[in-house]
Amino acid sequence: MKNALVNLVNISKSFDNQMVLDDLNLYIRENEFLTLLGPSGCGKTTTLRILGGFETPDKGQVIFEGRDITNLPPNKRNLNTVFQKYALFPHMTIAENIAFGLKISGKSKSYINDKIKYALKLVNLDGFENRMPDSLSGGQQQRIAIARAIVNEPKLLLLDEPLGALDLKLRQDMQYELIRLKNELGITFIYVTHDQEEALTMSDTIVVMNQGYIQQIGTPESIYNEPENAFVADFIGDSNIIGATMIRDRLVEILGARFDCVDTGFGENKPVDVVIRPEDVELVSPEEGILQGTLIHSIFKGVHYEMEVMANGFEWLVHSTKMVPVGTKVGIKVDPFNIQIMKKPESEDEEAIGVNE
Ligand SMILES: Nc1ncnc2c1ncn2[C@@H]1O[C@H](COP(=O)(O)OP(=O)(O)OP(=O)(O)O)[C@@H](O)[C@H]1O
Repeated sequence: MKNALVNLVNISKSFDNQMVLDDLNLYIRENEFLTLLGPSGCGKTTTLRILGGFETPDKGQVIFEGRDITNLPPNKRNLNTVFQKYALFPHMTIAENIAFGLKISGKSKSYINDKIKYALKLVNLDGFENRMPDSLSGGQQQRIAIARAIVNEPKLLLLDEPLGALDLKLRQDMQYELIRLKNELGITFIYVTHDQEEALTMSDTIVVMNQGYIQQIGTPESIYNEPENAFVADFIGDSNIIGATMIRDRLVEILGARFDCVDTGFGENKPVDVVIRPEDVELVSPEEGILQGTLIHSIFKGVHYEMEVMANGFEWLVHSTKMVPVGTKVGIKVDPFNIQIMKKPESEDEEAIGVNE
């Protein structure tokens, strides 16, 4: 694949006869921030560990800059890994922690000192050289772990839920720092998380995984706005996922009412699933609505109200900046561009398999 820094080719991996990854293919471009996103147990960490050399696949190859590195140990790969737990050496100072890998590779003292200064500056912790790890906050320790990884100038940085142990505010600050670092350093980041908001914030490319299969690969915008199946739609953000019938091109029947849409090519009178994001549901007067319903629940969330509207037997999730009292009769309208049509999976198996390209 052109411009690919890493290719995972037909990777399969089982543990105790349980298939964890099944014929996974993925390419990662140079200077890309790629996130593996999915629920617990879907195989994200196993994929990362295979990339890092901590796990060997049963089948398939890891190609790095055109070279097969499937059987190379981690320290022979031009990459570094940062795990969720900070894993700093507790008896070493911050400077010694950062210097560890460089000392092993025999770098000179002045080179190492320069690198320590440079790395501490990059992670906004100038002057921390002589501190001990246990005198640092969780967020600071994780920054040191990142500093320790980047002084080795890897081509690829693997990050396994590195912000998972931090509280929300710190996590958000660190997300911006990681994006800045990636842009400054020009290295490729592969990031594992089960937090969809984190993935949407940070990534150039998101790989949504479920049960060992890739469900969809795309930019945050395309994954959010054009989910390819109900799993992706449900996993990424809140959504209304409703069984519907495609009457013909650009016309879909949802809960007995006909909505204009923009999708074509699903055939006539075919069962489909539609996804409508809560912020795309317009509440209007009952006469103006395509569907009529009653507001049954509303809570204020700061920027918007999170509401539920019961209409034709379905509880619609609605985000609106307008206050509407509970019990109000409302109409529902949706802009045709905001109705996303998805092919209905024919079986449970197909639902799990998705688009592993
Ligand atoms: N060394 C191992 N031995 C046995 N089973 C394993 C091993 N490593 C992973 N597994 C199993 O493989 C499956 C996938 O695990 P993996 O850690 O890749 O998932 P994950 O998507 O990263 O989940 P999480 O977000 O919880 O870390 C899980 O069912 C896990 O129990």
